[in-house]
Formats: sequence, structure tokens, C-alpha cells
Amino acid sequence: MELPPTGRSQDWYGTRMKIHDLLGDQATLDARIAAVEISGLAVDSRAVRPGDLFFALSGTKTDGARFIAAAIAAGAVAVAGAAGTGTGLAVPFIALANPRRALALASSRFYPRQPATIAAVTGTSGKTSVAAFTRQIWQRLGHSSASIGTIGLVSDKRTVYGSLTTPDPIALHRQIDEITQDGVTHLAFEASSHGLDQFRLDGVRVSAGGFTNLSRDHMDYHPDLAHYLNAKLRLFRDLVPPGGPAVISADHECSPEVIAAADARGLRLMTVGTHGDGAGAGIRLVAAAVDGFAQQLEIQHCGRIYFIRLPLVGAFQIENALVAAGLAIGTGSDPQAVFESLEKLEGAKGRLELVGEHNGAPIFIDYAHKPDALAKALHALRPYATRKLVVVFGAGGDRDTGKRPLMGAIAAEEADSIIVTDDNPRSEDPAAIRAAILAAAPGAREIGDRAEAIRVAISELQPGDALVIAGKGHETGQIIGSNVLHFSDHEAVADALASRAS
Ligand SMILES: CC(=O)N[C@H]1[C@@H](OP(=O)(O)OP(=O)(O)OC[C@H]2O[C@@H](n3ccc(=O)[nH]c3=O)[C@H](O)[C@@H]2O)O[C@H](CO)[C@@H](O)[C@@H]1O[C@H](C)C(=O)N[C@@H](C)C(=O)N[C@H](CCC(=O)O)C(=O)O
Ligand SMILES: Nc1ncnc2c1ncn2[C@@H]1O[C@H](COP(=O)(O)OP(=O)(O)OP(=O)(O)O)[C@@H](O)[C@H]1O
Ligand SMILES: N[C@H](CCC[C@H](N)C(=O)O)C(=O)O
Ligand SMILES: [Mg+2]
Repeated sequence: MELPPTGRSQDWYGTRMKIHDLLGDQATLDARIAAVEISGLAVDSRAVRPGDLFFALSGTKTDGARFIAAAIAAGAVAVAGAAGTGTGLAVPFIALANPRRALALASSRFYPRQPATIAAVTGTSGKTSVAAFTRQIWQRLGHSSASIGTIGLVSDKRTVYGSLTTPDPIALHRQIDEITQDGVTHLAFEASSHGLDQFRLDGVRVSAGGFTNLSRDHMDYHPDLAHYLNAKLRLFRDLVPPGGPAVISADHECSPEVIAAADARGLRLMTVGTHGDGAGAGIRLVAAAVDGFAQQLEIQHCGRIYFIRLPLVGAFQIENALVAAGLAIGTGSDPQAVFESLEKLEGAKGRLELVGEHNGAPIFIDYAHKPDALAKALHALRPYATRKLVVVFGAGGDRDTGKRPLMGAIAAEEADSIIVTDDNPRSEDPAAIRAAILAAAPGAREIGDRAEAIRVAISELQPGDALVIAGKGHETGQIIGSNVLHFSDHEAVADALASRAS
């Protein structure tokens, strides 16, 4: 069942709660306001239903305070927001010190059920993969499991396509409550830096935290890398309770700072990777070797050595698999069983996914839409290209413009043949986005129409080549202006292959 973006499903119609029970610890309430009953929560005036409590939030584009009158006209029976934003209203106003955090806590009270075991993962790249892997490990070990993130909600009972990596608190808690009601006991979800910075997950009872890596992304939102890292560190500083496991990839420049933040909070450290604490509670990668479209791993945990065949392409998937294994072990699963389950992992859709071949050349779809991910993806595929490594990619509009030349330069450095195309231009001029990439990628070709770019790349493949179509992964739309046109790299590849076969 597809749920409305910020509404509630049928189940909650009829639920009524007193403002005291939602916000009693977040604001000083007089008795009259505390007793007001609400029947729903809303952050968008356009989604308000009669009986709702409307949160007027100051945002990146506009200020919810401007829509208070519209919310009341739509039936809001109370309004909450920063002090001073709601004076002289016809309905009660609740002044909050931190409106976004209060919204998250109120959401967790309105939709109160949560699985007993919840792991959250953050990091620039690998979150979706880690959440999917952790869900798969738990499921294989017999737990009813779910994951929530960029590819939406996935559980054994339902799959719901999502649009944000960390949904807004109302949508997030509605989904969490619903899956708990379905019987899900184990949830892995993605904590994006936006989500952490905007307190979207502050009402989630997180049992364990995972951290993959840090590289350039979202510099249109965060003023600098330190701010970006600090947003991510909120997972350990504020959300995982003291004593809870912190599973941290130890192989990066940022790792010591992440480990220090987790340590300062009194978390149970589990470092993973080539610098992981294999003698102790962490997981050390002792050796790795490519084996066809799989990898042979030797790892160490609590001093014991394990040999695993990881059925995935890409060195970075080892990092993701080890963080996922750490999250499962840290939340109580048996290490031997967890490591055995890694041999059955399936990659998340569109993450270095082998989707076909032409003239003997493998074709991969990948979600690399930031510099480091593109570098890692191209590097991972190099062993499969004895002739040319071909890449088709673009860059999103209304997103960090600084990524574009960096990605162009990486493609020029790592690939042998480049086609620059469109990837969700949104409100920007697609040609200008392509030009910014092309300027840093001498010799690259420009084919704006993504389906055509994919067709051309496939038609030129020769034995010994490998092709990666990067940036859209699982996505099913091309966002042009404010329209979302149906588009899928998977379908475009299938069409191109079918037309060559016929
Ligand atoms: C930049 C950003 O993070 N924006 C998020 C933020 O919106 P905002 O509060 O800044 O929105 P705004 O447009 O300024 O509006 C302010 C307030 O007025 C309200 N409003 C607005 C218009 C109106 O008519 N009535 C009304 O009430 C809005 O609902 C909002 O509450 O809070 C909203 C509710 O939580 C989010 O939906 C919204 O995500 C937008 C859609 C978005 O595109 N976010 C992306 C950048 C994002 O969050 N990405 C991350 C990371 C991706 C990754 O690396 O994987 C993610 O977690 O997905
Ligand atoms: N551990 C990793 N290190 C570096 N790059 C990675 C790693 N894991 C995945 N990638 C690259 O990043 C892309 C996205 O991976 P994934 O969706 O798992 O990460 P994510 O953190 O959820 O990304 P997003 O924030 O875009 O949702 C992959 O397709 C791959 O190119
Ligand atoms: N969660 C990421 C996804 C980007 C995917 C890429 N296809 C693009 O549109 O830039 C973002 O919103 O920045
Ligand atoms: Mg993701």
C-alpha cells in the first residue's frame, strides 16, 4: 500500500492525543493548552486535516510561519513553532525551543510502536547498502526485519518506494509504527546528514549506530566538511544510548574523530576494516581477492579467523558488508551465523549491479552521484575491463555544483570512454550542468538524452570492455523542472539490449 507523503494511514484516524502527552516535556504549557486534543500532526499546511496540530518550521526555502493562517483555515486546532512565530492566533500556540526536535519526539509519541532492535547507519557512501545488508543478515537469522532509506521501506510484508533517505519524522514514525504492527522486530535505517541535522530521527529508539566513510557531498547544504561531519556524528553523540554498539569503519582519515565521538559517549566500540580490531570486538579485514564477480575474504573477529566468499563486486562492498555484520553482531546475533550469511548477500538495487552484457562486455548500473563514489565504482570495475572502461553519467540539478568538475576529472582519470548525460536536472539548465562536467573531462562526449546515451554506449561495446551507467541506481524518474518523467536505467539498458538483439 502506498502511503500519502505526510498524511496518516486509515489506522490512525480516530487516534486522539492531548498536547500535554505530545509536547509536555518540550514546552511550558498552561493547563488549557495542555488539555487540547489533536487527531494528527502536520508540517505542511497543504497536508493539514481538521483536528491536526500544525508545526510551523523555518526551512531552507521558506518559513512555515507564513502558512499558519492556511493551516488553521484547513482545520488545524493548534500550532507549534519557535517562540514569537504565532501571536494572536485563533487557536492555541505552543512555543518551542527546538521545533524540529519537538516534532520528532511528538511523532514518536503519536506513532508509538518501534521494533526492539533498531540500527541506524550514516556515512557519505554505503548507507543504503549497509541497511539492506543488515536487513538481509537478520532475516536469514530468523528475525522479521525491515530497512528504511533511499530505496524506500523494504520488509518481508511490504515495499514502499521512498523519496528521502531519512524521511520526515511524521512519515518515518508512521512507517516504523506500521512495520512494528506487522511483527517486524529488527529495523536498519539510513541516517542522512540532512536527517540528523534536522533532528528527523531524534524520536527513534536507536540501539546501534554504524559509520562508513566521509567524502564530499551536500556542500550546498552544509557550510563546510566539518559541519557535515558534525551532523553525522550526532548519531553517536546524541542518539545511540551509552553502552550501545558503535560500528565504525576504521580505514579513513575521519575514522579517529568518529571513534573519539563514540568513545566520549561511552558507546561499545566495534571498529571494522583493515584497521578493525579483529583481536577484540571489531572485525579486521586480513585479506581480500577478486574472484569473478565475487570476492574471497579472510576476516578476524574476537581473535578467530573466518573465510568468506562475498558474492559482490567492488572493494567498497567489503566495507559495507563488515559494517552490516558488525551491526548484527553488536545487537546480539551469533558471529559465526552472521559471517555465514554474508555469503548470501544481494546488492541493493542499482549499486554496482550487473544488469546484462553485450558483445561479452558486462554492463553495470551504479548509484555513484558524488566524486568519491564515482572514483570507487570506476576503480572497482577496472579489473573487468581489459580493453575500455566506459562510463555514462551526469550530475543532479539544484545540488552541490562543486561536485560537477570533480566528477568530470575523476571520470577522465579513471575511465577510457566517457559519455556525459542528464541526471535529474531539476530547475537548472541541463546543458549548463553537462558543460560543467565536460569542462573537466577532455575527450568526453555529450549526449543529453539519457536513453540515447545508454543506447550509444551499449552499441559501441567490444569484447574486453566494461560499461557503468552511474548516478541513478534504483531511481525510476528523470526530474526535469518540477516534472518527474518515468525513467529507469534498468529499463533503458533492457530496451537497448533488446533493440540490438532484434
Ligand atoms: C533541504 C532539505 O533538507 N529540506 C527538507 C526540509 O524542508 P524545509 O523545512 O527546508 O522546507 P521549506 O520548503 O523551506 O519549507 C519550510 C516549511 O514550510 C512548510 N510549508 C511550505 C509551503 C507551504 O505551502 N506550506 C507549508 O506549510 C514546509 O512544509 C516546511 O515545513 O524538511 C522537509 C521535511 O522534513 C523535507 O521534506 C525537505 O526535504 C527536501 C524535499 C529535500 O529535497 N531534501 C533533500 C536535500 C534531503 O533531505 N536529502 C537527504 C540526503 C540524501 C542522501 O544523501 O541520501 C535525505 O535524507 O534524503
Ligand atoms: N563504502 C563505500 N565507499 C565508497 N563508495 C561506496 C561505498 N558504498 C557504496 N559506494 C558508492 O556509492 C553509491 C551509493 O551507495 P549506497 O546507496 O549504498 O550509499 P548511500 O550512502 O546510501 O548513498 P546516498 O546518500 O546517495 O543514498 C554506490 O552505488 C557506489 O558507487
Ligand atoms: N539523495 C541524493 C540523491 C542524488 C541522486 C542523483 N540521481 C541526483 O539526482 O543528483 C540527493 O538528493 O542529493
Ligand atoms: Mg542511501
